[in-house]
Amino acid sequence: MEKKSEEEGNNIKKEKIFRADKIDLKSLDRQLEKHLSRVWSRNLEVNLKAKEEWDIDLAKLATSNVIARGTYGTVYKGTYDGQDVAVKVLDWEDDGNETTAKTATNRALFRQEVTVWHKLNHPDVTKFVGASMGTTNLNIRSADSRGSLPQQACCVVVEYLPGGTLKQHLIRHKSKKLAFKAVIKLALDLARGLCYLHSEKIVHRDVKTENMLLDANKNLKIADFGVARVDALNPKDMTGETGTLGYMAPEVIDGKPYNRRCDVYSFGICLWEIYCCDMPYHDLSFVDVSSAVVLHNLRPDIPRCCPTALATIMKTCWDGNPQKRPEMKEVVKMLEGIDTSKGGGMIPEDQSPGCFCFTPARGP
Ligand SMILES: Nc1ncnc2c1ncn2[C@@H]1O[C@H](COP(=O)(O)OP(=O)(O)OP(=O)(O)O)[C@@H](O)[C@H]1O
Repeated sequence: MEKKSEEEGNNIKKEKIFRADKIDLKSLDRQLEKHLSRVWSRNLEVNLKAKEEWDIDLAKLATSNVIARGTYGTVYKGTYDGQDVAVKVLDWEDDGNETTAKTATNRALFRQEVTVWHKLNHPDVTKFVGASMGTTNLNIRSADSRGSLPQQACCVVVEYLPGGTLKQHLIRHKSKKLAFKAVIKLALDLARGLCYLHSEKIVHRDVKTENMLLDANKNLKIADFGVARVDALNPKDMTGETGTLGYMAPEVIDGKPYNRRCDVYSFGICLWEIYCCDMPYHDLSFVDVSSAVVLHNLRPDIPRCCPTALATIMKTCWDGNPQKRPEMKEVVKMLEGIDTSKGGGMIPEDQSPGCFCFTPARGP
């Protein structure tokens, strides 16, 4: 009897080994993929149905012309409840290659962005009006819209800022330059906006003049929270190349852990740009800039005509050592202490004596 059950046991074992050999891994993979896809879809449905504090009533929103087209979406001008607004519609599915999982990730990141943004309230931060995880009821009347929107498109609605980007403003003043008072005003707006974000434990991570918008009175407002993150308590939790090369702190380029001080570095570059109405490193390649910033401490040349107090702020902000960079609240104080009554702006190119230390055209 015992012998028989031992034999049976051996047969079962053999059978198990035999079956394990025969497992069709490809079919299991397919099943797993199907299952994951079902889970993602279910999550998407839940996402679509869930009402958030920032959920907007799309029936009250009317869009008109396209303001800009980006990689992931289109920005329209519009009105919401009578207020002029900018509507950013994100249509990740456009290239037809996005997987369900990728779309779900994008939607989760979008949710994270608007959740951060809708709580913010500061004169130097673009005012958030609302957002929607769907665009089914969105009425796009613009002649240049691309027709119907993909099912998973999301949209974010913010106050409309008619003054364009800070970068465009600086380009317009490339040859005439900005009055010193205007330089300090813009710098203070940006510094105060960043100081506020940092006080809310938010690191913007993509501080650059293209991401700053101007209102009708040339007041600057921080925009684009696409990559903003809640400041990690442990800097090791925040790594990864984020931002735009010329503005990126060496520790970010180098893939090292970083914190809010990466915004202080980028602010230093913006300050130089505002003062000079020019672009840093425009004659260098991507690779040259990355290695020179990290390895050789490359920074923009500060023109001789730049008042020492302002030059000192630029230099401390873009210090290679994040610990030596000031907090944004200290930067605000330093800027507030600058006397703007005696001029100090850059001397325009067409006036002599000009600043002979800056671009090659004005060089020695
Ligand atoms: N609130 C606004 N008011 C007026 N114009 C805006 C507003 N927001 C954006 N724009 C315009 O739309 C353009 C694109 O804005 P968007 O936020 O999509 O910037 P982006 O840097 O191209 O996007 P991303 O970095 O997320 O790909 C801006 O450069 C600006 O001209």
